[in-house]
Amino acid sequence: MPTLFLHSIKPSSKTWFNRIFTLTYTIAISLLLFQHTQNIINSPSSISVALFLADFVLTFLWLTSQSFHWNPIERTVFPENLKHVVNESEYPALDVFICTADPTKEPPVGVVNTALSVLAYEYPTEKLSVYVSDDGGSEVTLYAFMECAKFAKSWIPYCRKYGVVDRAPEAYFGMDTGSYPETDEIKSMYENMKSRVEAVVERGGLSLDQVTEPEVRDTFRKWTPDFTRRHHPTVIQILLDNNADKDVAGGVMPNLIYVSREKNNNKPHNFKAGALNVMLRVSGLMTNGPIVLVLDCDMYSNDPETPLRALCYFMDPNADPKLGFVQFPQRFSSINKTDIYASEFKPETQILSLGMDGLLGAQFMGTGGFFKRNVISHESLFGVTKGSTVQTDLKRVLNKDVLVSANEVASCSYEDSTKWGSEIGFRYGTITEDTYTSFRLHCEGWKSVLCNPKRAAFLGGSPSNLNDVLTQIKRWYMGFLEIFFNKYCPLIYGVRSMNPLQALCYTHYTLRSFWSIPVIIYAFVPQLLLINSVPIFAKVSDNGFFLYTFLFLGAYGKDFLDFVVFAGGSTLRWWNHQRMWLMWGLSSYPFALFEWSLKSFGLSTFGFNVTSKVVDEEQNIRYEQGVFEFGVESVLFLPISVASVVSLFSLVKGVMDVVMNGRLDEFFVQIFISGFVMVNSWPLYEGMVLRKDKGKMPLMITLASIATAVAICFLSSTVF
Ligand SMILES: O=c1ccn([C@@H]2O[C@H](COP(=O)(O)OP(=O)(O)O[C@H]3O[C@H](CO)[C@@H](O)[C@H](O)[C@H]3O)[C@@H](O)[C@H]2O)c(=O)[nH]1
Ligand SMILES: [Mn+2]
Repeated sequence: MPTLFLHSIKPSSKTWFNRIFTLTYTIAISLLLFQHTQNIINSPSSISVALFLADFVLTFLWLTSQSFHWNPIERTVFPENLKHVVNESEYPALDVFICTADPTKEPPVGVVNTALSVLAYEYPTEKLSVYVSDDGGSEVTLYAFMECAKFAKSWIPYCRKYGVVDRAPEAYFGMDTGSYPETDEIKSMYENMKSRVEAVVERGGLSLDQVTEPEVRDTFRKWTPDFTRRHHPTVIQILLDNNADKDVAGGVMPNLIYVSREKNNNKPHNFKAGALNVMLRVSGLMTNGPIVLVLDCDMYSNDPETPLRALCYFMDPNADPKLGFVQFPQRFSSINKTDIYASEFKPETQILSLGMDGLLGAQFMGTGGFFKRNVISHESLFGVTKGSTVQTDLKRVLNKDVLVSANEVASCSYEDSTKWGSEIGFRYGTITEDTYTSFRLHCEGWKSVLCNPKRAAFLGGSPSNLNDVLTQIKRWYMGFLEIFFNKYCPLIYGVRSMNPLQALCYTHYTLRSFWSIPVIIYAFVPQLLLINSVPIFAKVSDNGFFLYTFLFLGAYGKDFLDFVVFAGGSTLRWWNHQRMWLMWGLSSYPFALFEWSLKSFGLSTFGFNVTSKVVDEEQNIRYEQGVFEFGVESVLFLPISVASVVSLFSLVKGVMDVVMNGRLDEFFVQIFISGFVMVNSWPLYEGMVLRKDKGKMPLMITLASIATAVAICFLSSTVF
């Protein structure tokens, strides 16, 4: 019998091109930095220092980012071979964790859809368990999951019988899927369930007589009047039990378990990482699947065979014993055609991740990661710390004793003086627990794999207004700073503990908020000097001009090649991505640095601001049309709109200088930069003056921006 491969790996065809580019570009940058140094020595001024600083930060972040481009690889899996290599009876049990945190921002119907899509996985049902972690401590979410459990009994056999691929009902019924004898009936069951859940959501609670099962009524009694989201006892409810529940066709059902861990006002709960660690322990007691899959509540399965793809790595007889997790890149379902907010995160999820995969492996992206349980939670340690025996019997009855222990391990004080969060489980100390956890695992010598099938394994939602987008990015980059300025700094500790190139990848990500320095300098300094008729760059006729042109075109050209030519993105999406980079650079990044500094000086604390998954119909129509959504008076908009106004002023002034004094040669670069910012600012001008709809820039922000821009321009004339 010929050897059947479960997966293959090949170096990316662009490796050599990348390396040659890196070397050439490095030479050009060195020349530039040399020029800057000479300038500072020959004519020291705040301007020459600022320009040096901007290019120095750009250089540092560019250099660290080259580690992503050094050895990118491409992998393929052959799930069709799996059954010939491993007997289905040997498949490991799979525990899926779905995190939700707030029923008002994360509609329970959406969470239920995610759960249904994985409950219906093409995987031996008796080996599948789904745990819902509800950090919102919401009876509405529990109610939604009772409904989910009932509906699943019809949904799972239906999907299996007809080989449905889209197993999230909302996605399935939202498209033209053809029709089978049961389709109409199932559809109306789904619609009814959805409206019952939505009615309860609307009312913000339910009355006990909506619940018929006596056992579940007892659970709901836990929601006493002093039960709040931040202070409440543990609630665990087994909604589907593999040993007892049968679907409408008589088949076994997967386990479905609702868990809302104990919360106490006076105890840090460590956000999502804390929730996931509770899930690791509760599931460890109940089903103890050797493989765990982590999902965000909005990341539904888009391919029922995804676990088999992950098994192609885990079950490979020649698998690397150090393999810790398999990551499926985040992909998104509701992005508009040109992706105006760059929500696809194409560079991170589809370009840079291939580069890390060629080193030690992709980073964990918070969702879509299949972990080996013993790698993430060190079972032996778990047993040792609390003396509880971890059982490996998969067919365990979910009995009363197990429930008592489960309540114990979900309590706030359980982790006191244990290594949970520091050495075991998902790691604490940052709000971007995903990157940090994989960084620590890579430091410990574990490896990971990126599984990037053509058809997305999971699809999630993304924010559909600019304020949410900027806030989300700000949160990530605050979390990244927490990772960098920490005992396990990627640049100091990381470089010593793992492949240094991989550590530089983490360094790059965690320091990206410093991009705000060059972006802010280039968005204001050349413009303000143009307004004051001070040339600061090489003349078009100088040699230095050629260097600037090469660096600019090289950077943008390489980015374009990676995004459009190699990764198959559209030109408009590429353009919008570079535009968002400027906006992040003016807003999310500096605010991340600022708020992180406040926190470091003990002046404030920050939490995990959950991204809203609620779809506002009116807003959505504008989003679909590719129109920017401002709408709220957010200070995050201010630096962007101020920059857009300053560039407008400076361009006008620059053109006047050219027309009246013929100074094109010396002002060309500054005029070009102002023009470039203006072209990128088009949505802002529209939002500030041309639009009348609800999503336009609020008048307050517009006026404040214009006033600030005017003030800055006047001030600059006193300085220069
Ligand atoms: O205290 C908390 C806060 C959040 N969550 C859950 O965490 C997930 C991610 O939250 P979301 O608001 O959607 O944040 P995003 O910025 O979209 O999340 C990205 O970034 C996070 C790290 O900042 C990762 O955890 C996520 O997986 C990744 O998708 C959601 O399912 C939440 O319900 C909790 O369970 N408990
Ligand atoms: Mn999210």
